[in-house]
Amino acid sequence: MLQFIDLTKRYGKADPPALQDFSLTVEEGEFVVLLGRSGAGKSTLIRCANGLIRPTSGEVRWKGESVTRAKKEELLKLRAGMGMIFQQFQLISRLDVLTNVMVGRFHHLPLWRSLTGTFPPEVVETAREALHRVGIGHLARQRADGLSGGQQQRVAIARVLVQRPKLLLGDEPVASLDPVTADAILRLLKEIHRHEKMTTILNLHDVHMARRVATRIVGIRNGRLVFDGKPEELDESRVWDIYRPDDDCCRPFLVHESQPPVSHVLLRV
Ligand SMILES: Nc1ncnc2c1ncn2[C@@H]1O[C@H](COP(=O)(O)OP(=O)(O)OP(=O)(O)O)[C@@H](O)[C@H]1O
Repeated sequence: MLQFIDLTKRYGKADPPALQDFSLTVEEGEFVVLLGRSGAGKSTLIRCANGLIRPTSGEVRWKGESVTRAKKEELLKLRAGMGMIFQQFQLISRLDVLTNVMVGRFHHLPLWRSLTGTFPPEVVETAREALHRVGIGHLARQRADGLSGGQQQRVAIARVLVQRPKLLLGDEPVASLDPVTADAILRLLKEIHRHEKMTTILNLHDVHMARRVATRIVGIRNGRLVFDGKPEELDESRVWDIYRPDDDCCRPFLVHESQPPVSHVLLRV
C-alpha cells in the first residue's frame, strides 16, 4: 500500500504550493493514472513517491515504511523495489541496449559489480528475456542513442522488468511519443501490469488513453485532489473540473452543443 498523507510541497517560499494537503492511498495492484493540467502537481506527486522530491510537510509511506523520513541507505533499499520510467527514457546513451537493461539489477548486485560493470550470466539471461518480452530482443547490441523514442522507452521498461519492482512509477512515459507509439507503449504497460500485478502509477495527458488503461483515475488541480474514481465515473463534467482554466474563459467554446465532448477537444489542443 502506498500512502500520501497530507502532502504539501512548496519549491520556493513565495511560490504557490505544487501540492497542497494532498492525501491518497493506493492499494497494491492498482493501475492509477494521474490527470491534470500542466503544472497541476502530477510529477511532483510521483517524485515524492520514491523520495526524489521531499515534501515540505506530510509523509509518503510505502508498505508501512516512511519514504519521506528514510535516511539515505533506507531510501536506497526502498527504491530498489520501485521502478521508474520517464518521458526522456533516461538511458545511458553510449552503452548498448542489453547493458542498459542490466543496470536495472544494480541494486541487487554487490558494489564491485556496479563499479566494474560486470554482470553474472543469469543477469545477462534475465535481461535478454526482458528485451524479448518488450519486443526488441534483436536490438540487444545496438547503442541506446541509435534507437527511436518508442524503442528507447521499451528498453527503459525492460530495465524496470529486471529490477522486479513492486511499484512502477511513470512520469509522463508517453509524452514524447507519437500517438500510435504511445498507444503501443501503454498497451505494453497494461499487459505487464496484468501479468506482474505490480502497483502502477502514471501521469498522462490523454484522457482517452487514461480511461482505457487505468483501474483508477486521480484528477489533480492546483496541487489538490479534485477527482478520485473509476474510469467510467470520469464523465465530461468531471474532465472539465480537472482541466478548466482558472478564469473559466474557454467554457462556452468547449461545452458548446455542437462541439465534441470536452475530453475529445482536450485531446486536440
Ligand atoms: N524544481 C522546481 N523548482 C521550482 N518549481 C517547480 C519545480 N518543479 C515543479 N515546479 C512547479 O511546481 C508546480 C507543479 O509542477 P509539476 O511538474 O509537478 O506539474 P505537472 O502537473 O507534472 O506538470 P506537467 O504536466 O507540465 O509536467 C508548477 O507550478 C511548477 O512550475
